[in-house]
Amino acid sequence: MKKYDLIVIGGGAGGLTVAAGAASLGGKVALIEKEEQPGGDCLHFGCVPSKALIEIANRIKSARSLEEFGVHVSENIRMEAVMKKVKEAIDHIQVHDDADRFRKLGVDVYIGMGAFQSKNEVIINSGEIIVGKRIVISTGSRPFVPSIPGLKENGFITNETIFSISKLPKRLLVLGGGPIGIEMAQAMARLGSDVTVVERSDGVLGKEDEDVQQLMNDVLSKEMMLLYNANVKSIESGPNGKVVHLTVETAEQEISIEVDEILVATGRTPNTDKLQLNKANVQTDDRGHIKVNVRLQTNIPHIYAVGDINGTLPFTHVAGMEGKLVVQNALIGLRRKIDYSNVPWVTYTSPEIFHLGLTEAEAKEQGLDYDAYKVDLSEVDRFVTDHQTTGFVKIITDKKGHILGAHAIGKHAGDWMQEAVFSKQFKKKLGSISNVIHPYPNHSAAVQRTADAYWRKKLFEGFLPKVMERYIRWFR
Ligand SMILES: Cc1cc2nc3c(=O)[nH]c(=O)nc-3n(C[C@H](O)[C@H](O)[C@H](O)COP(=O)(O)OP(=O)(O)OC[C@H]3O[C@@H](n4cnc5c(N)ncnc54)[C@H](O)[C@@H]3O)c2cc1C
Ligand SMILES: NC(=O)c1ccc[n+]([C@@H]2O[C@H](COP(=O)([O-])OP(=O)(O)OC[C@H]3O[C@@H](n4cnc5c(N)ncnc54)[C@H](O)[C@@H]3O)[C@@H](O)[C@H]2O)c1
Repeated sequence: MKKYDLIVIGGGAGGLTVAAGAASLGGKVALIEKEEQPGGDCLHFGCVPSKALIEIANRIKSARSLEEFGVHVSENIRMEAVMKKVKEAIDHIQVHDDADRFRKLGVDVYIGMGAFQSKNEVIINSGEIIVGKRIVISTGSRPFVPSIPGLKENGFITNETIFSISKLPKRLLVLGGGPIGIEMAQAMARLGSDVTVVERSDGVLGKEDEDVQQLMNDVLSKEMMLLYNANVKSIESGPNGKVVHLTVETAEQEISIEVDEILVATGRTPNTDKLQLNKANVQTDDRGHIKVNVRLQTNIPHIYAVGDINGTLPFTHVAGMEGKLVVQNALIGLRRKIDYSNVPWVTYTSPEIFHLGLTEAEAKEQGLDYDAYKVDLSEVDRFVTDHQTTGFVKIITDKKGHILGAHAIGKHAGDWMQEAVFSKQFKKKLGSISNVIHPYPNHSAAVQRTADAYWRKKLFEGFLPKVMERYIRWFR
């Protein structure tokens, strides 16, 4: 049996970070991946294809908006060409995650399904057994499919199949108004589908600040039908498509919608079921996520879990950050603790949504003494010249000006709000951004404007104005 310092089960964002990091430090590393090629959900069915599709959809929408300048665009979208372009992005990035690249880094790559045989042994495809001093589980998650009568029988798509469709569904029902549902709903609507989003709660993007949710509701409802507090009862086959029967709190009667395709985006389920965790006594929570401590160790100290599988924050950059920490703890023996307090995320709708730290509701719930500063993008010149003034920046600080939360909606907000992450992470006060020189007229001036709002409040409220008034009188 081959012996390793570290065995990694699952070659996605988390697992690849661990494998590359551990091998570059000289560890003897094995990586087990069940698919032909590593890369995981993000590369094959997640971030990469979704962002590529969103970009094409946005370009098509922009092109269609050029009518007023005399530019006319055909209504017919060649979906095969769209998906070919999406695939090009995957193939380009695949090179970086390629099994052979990892072999060159010194990692033994096993293509097959990994499962525990004991606390230190992992069996691949029910055959070869390898031994690891430390083991990292990074097997990710897959779509959660609710058990709705008629759903399976009548067929549906998920993020695992949407990027291989060859025909644009004329009428699409998106089940679930989380980030996956909303990013895809908007992209498909912009490509030309007639989209209905069915969300069981009272709004889309439930993890966002309330102001963000409200504005996104307004933006999205111009492009698609949004049904809230909605509950799909059953699905059946109709003469011209799939008929979805549902109840909506506001309507007294059950309503039925006929569509050509259903995209299920109702959350995720962790890939723990095939791991034979019982053979290593690794514990999971009631949803199947692997329980970890702040050092990302499971209840079995030499077994770690990173990425979607631990259910903390299901993002690629979090899986990467956790992977780096595990390399230090598992291979070098450090005892680093994970800190999620400065993790931002971005929802790639149009306009983009940026999220960092506490929402205003969370600050209230925690009983914090906070201030909120909000600047509308119509006050920022670059958004005016871009004709893209829908959006705002909202920054929540403690009374000393330290950032507790930062939220934005706006064109490319995910890029220009990075300044807020830097400030929060390095404990700079919001006011300090005011003194950073921003080239005119850039988008991140929106953050500077919000910092200016902080100073305005400081200068015009409290004791400072009185002191200044006296000083100026004396100086005269
Ligand atoms: C549509 C969509 C869009 C997204 N967009 C973004 C985004 O824009 N930004 C962002 O930060 N996040 C995004 N995410 C989330 C992101 O994709 C995940 O958080 C990330 O992929 C998690 O990485 P991971 O390493 O935990 O899992 P994965 O990347 O899924 O990797 C797990 C790997 O383990 C393998 N595996 C599973 N079981 C076994 C086994 N028993 N043996 C061997 N191998 C196994 C799988 O084949 C897979 O390769 C998106 C997700 C989706 C679905
Ligand atoms: N841009 C990004 O970073 C990005 C993009 C996509 C996904 N992701 C990650 O993937 C994770 C999963 O995304 P998701 O959108 O699948 O999950 P989610 O859990 O965030 O959202 C699922 C939504 O579906 C609704 N829902 C659940 N069951 C339902 C039902 N039967 N009928 C109607 N609505 C139902 C929920 O109320 C919720 O609003 C996210 O939390 C995020 O971390 C990130």
